[in-house]
Amino acid sequence: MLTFIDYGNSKGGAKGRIWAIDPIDGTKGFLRGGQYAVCLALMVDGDVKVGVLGCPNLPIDDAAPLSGGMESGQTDEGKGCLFSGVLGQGAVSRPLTTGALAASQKISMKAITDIAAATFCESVEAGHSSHGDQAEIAKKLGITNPSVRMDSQAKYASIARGAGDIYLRLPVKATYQEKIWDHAAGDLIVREAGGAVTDIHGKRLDFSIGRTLADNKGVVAAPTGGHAQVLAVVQEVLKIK
Ligand SMILES: Nc1ncnc2c1ncn2[C@@H]1O[C@H](COP(=O)(O)OS(=O)(=O)O)[C@@H](OP(=O)(O)O)[C@H]1O
Ligand SMILES: [Mg+2]
Repeated sequence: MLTFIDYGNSKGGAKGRIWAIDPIDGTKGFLRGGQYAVCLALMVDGDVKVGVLGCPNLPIDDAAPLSGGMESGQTDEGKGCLFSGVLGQGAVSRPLTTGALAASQKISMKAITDIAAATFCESVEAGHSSHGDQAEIAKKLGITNPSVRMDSQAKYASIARGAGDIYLRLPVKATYQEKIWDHAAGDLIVREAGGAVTDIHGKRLDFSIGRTLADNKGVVAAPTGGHAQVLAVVQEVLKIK
């Protein structure tokens, strides 16, 4: 198995079929019994065509309340969800099973009618996304719901199923380049569920450059109808324009 993983030495890029895999995304979440994800994406000529997120600690029910960890007393019953998206064909969720693939159901983001009633998903680690900037953005948008902190691409999956509304990843270090395997599947699943995903400059995430998102900074993921409003406040707080 380890030898097989070591074959994963592609430089990425804009040509050919490339699989991006993150066997355990949100390693710290995995270790602390919170959220983590097994992530897979197929890119063809730099464009993500298929994205899959296995989230063993998310509830099966798309309508279940958003929560960062496993609640005390929670058992394996009722949790474990597999999300997938195919470019142009929408996004679905299905229970994770040990047997045959379970039946899927279509997922979609919640349309934003009142941004002040929205809920943010954010990283647990303040070193991965600035909690201070996030709090200021929430205040300016009039959002009073506490942000739900969870590790891994489970954040993308959660907003895609309408359990949360907005996912921001706000750069802490100017030099950090996001890795394609940390975003490819989630980016497609959110877009196929009716969301818009850009960086803090409003550019689509560009998976065609190599192993990192070298041309992007941060992530702003929100329902299509509310994305421009969220991005404007992100840029105001980060003093981008
Ligand atoms: N400085 C910095 N800035 C941004 N991102 C970073 C940084 N350092 C690491 N990483 C990557 O973050 C991945 C985990 O992302 P999460 O959103 O789960 O972060 S958090 O733990 O919830 O805060 C994590 O993925 P995994 O290693 O698979 O857990 C890292 O690739
Ligand atoms: Mg990762």
